[in-house]
Amino acid sequence: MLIYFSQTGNTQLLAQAIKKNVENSDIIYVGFWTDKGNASKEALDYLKTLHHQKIFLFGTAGFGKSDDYFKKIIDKVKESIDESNEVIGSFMCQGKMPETVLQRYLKLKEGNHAPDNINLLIDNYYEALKHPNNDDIENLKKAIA
Ligand SMILES: Cc1cc2nc3c(=O)[nH]c(=O)nc-3n(C[C@H](O)[C@H](O)[C@H](O)COP(=O)(O)O)c2cc1C
Repeated sequence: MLIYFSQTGNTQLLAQAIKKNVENSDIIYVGFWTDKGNASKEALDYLKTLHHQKIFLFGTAGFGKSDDYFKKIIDKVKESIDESNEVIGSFMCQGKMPETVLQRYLKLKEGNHAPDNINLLIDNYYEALKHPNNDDIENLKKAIA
């Protein structure tokens, strides 16, 4: 079974790419977008309803480049999963963010209170625009194979 939560289409893109691969599986593939370092509330609410299931988590996040960061998110999501379930695997990649995020960064940069890492944030915004890409999709397919 495949279920996903996607606000702007990134996670949906991943879900559609693996739809055929996960047909008739007894594993529940749960896709989520990242909100405040965790899965979105809707995804967490759904995960909390699961018991005695095999779960594969896949998600997209605006920030990336670090497996550590992705691991932290997955660990956070797991806190909402009952121990009777088994998380058999997980996958995360970056996902583009709305342009309002860039506008916010640019405003911050112009002002007097710009964070030290503002240029990194802006670079990350442009990097995220390229995701999910074909490599991400291939990597997800490998992760579920
Ligand atoms: C309200 C909001 C909060 C977000 N919080 C985070 C966050 O804490 N960490 C992160 O890496 N990305 C964050 N993002 C970026 C999204 O997780 C990212 O763009 C994701 O790919 C969106 O997936 P979707 O297109 O499936 O909705 C946030 C986006 C929004 C709109």
